Amino acid sequence: MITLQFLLNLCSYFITAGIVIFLLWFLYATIILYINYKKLAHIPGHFQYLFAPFRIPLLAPRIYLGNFEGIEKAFDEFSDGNGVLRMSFVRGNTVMIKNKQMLKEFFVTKQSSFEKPEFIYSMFEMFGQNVLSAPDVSDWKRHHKVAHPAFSIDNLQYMCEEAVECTDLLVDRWINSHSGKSFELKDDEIGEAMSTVTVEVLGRAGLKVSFGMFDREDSHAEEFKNAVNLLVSKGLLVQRFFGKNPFLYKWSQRLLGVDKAVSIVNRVLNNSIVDRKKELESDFGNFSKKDILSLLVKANAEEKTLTDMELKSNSLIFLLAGEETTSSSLQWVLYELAKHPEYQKRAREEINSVLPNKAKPNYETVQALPFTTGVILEALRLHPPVFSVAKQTVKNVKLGDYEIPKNTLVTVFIYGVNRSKEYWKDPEEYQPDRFMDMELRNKSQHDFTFLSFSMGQRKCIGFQFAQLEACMILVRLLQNFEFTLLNDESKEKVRAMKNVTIRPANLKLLIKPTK
Ligand code: HEM
Repeated sequence: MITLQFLLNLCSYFITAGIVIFLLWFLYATIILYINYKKLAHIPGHFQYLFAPFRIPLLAPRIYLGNFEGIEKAFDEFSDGNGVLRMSFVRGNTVMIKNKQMLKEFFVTKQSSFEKPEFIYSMFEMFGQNVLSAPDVSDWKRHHKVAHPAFSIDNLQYMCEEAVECTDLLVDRWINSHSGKSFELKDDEIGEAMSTVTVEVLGRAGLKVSFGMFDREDSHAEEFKNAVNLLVSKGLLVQRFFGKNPFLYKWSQRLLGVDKAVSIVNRVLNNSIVDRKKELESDFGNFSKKDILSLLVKANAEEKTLTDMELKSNSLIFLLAGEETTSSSLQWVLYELAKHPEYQKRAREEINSVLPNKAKPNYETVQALPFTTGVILEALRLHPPVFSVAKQTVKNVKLGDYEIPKNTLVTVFIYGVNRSKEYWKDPEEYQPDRFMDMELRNKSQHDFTFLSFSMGQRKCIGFQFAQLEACMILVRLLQNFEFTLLNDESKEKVRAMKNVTIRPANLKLLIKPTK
């Protein structure tokens, strides 16, 4: 018979075994951390045992660093003020940089010493290699050669028209469903609205497919949007953590519904590629479609630089890389404009003077909207949707004054650079006027102080696409609505929440139609 004494003994065995296992792990982790630290002891920094999900007083930052804000604090606390921070983990070292000279070497003069690490970027390879994931220059050049023409002026002009049309569908939806009266939107609803527009724009300007995102009856559209969102939220993680293990990969995909999402997206992309190829064969000379996929298929037709699978992988990556990022940026723009009504008024006045009576904007109009463009750039500076980019050293390299050995992860801390006191006056403040200074605006594109789209050869291929798209959508929204912040930020602060990108959480807006 099981006695109480027996149960107590069993418990104490388990507790003792747990303590012994923990101590052994702790010893192992300490030795490994020390070995890692010794490799880079010449770089100021700190060490961290674990990635705990929340801050534990005293133990943080040894077992918790937090996200970008925690990294910023670690820079203040552990670096020597030179914009370089070593972080030693059990799995290896990461060198975080935000020093201008080092950034220049990383992105330009010593870029051949770095490659994109497979363990991070393989998560973007659901259908194989693409321009984002290609690790080295030779692979990347192959993808880039085909992808680059897809972001030509032709495509950008076409995209601007589509972005205006898609936003008008959102405007109609908002006006009709609230009978032309003011209404409130919060958090997920704002994210949902922005991602509906950006997916539809990418569908049309990217694949020449209307997903019918604004057609409530169209279940295929909803299905496709949900599939893309699932790939972003769960598919990338499954790919990253289980991609190399066929058994776990298959079961985790099944468990989280990722397999279904992949097959829906696969079907849409396959059909689009077949359609574009047929059109190209029947009408090569007059191939007039200006969407990204048509231009990809065309660029690939002569030399067959990419396989069909790689064409598909690139099309998917444009959807994944372009949707969340632009949608998050727009949410931040709306937040900042609602928080600063004076800037919202100025942007609307500028828009109304260039485009009276709610005339539609286009590719050319943007030049005449410097303040509105500044509003977007300043939101991108303060709230970069991608807060860091990482590469691995493929040989020993010297960055600034520091020797960095082969196989070290070097991470550019975009968030910290964009908010650096050294490069920006009042860096924590939202001041769109700073981008009215054309010299500063142009300089920031090259001088490693504004890194929201990264820099160098691997800079975001869609950076113009994204800025123009955001501008078209914002112009249409400001022509039709006024946005007021409903959060009392002393009690319910709008927080930066990290998912794949950083977006505002807890945001509440009052949206009032303009006359
Ligand atoms: C506000 C919107 C956007 C932001 C903030 C943004 C940011 C970035 C960043 C930081 C990178 C570098 C990533 C890395 O090296 O790991 C990147 C790369 C990339 N982005 Fe964007 N992006 C945006 C919109 C777009 C759009 C609209 C597209 C396409 C339609 C796009 C396609 C890509 C691609 C293909 C790459 C890889 C480029 C290469 O490695 O050559 N992005 N983006």
